Amino acid sequence: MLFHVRMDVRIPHDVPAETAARLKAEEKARFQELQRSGKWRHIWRVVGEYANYSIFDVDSNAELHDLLLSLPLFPYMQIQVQALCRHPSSLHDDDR
Ligand SMILES: O=C(O)C[C@H]1C=CC(=O)O1
Repeated sequence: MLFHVRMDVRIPHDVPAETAARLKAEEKARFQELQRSGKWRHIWRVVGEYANYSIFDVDSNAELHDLLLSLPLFPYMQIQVQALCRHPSSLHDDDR
């Protein structure tokens, strides 16, 4: 199942710089682990914002939910999820 996800990161100013740096490093490691697994298929930075658009490929709504909750920056993210399915005119077999 494919999902389009927007993540806006909002780390409060009172979070110590070292804590923010550690969370960002942990987030990067978790992201790369999920990217290697094939579950986090794509990511793009939103120009001019601390935000990304991503495509996830997971087995269920519950798996995506658990995966998002597992992100170290989750407490500081606003997340919007849209479920996707193959467009009937698409030429690409991997669009599902
Ligand atoms: O930078 C972000 O948009 C937040 C998050 C997503 C991947 C990652 O490494 O950090």
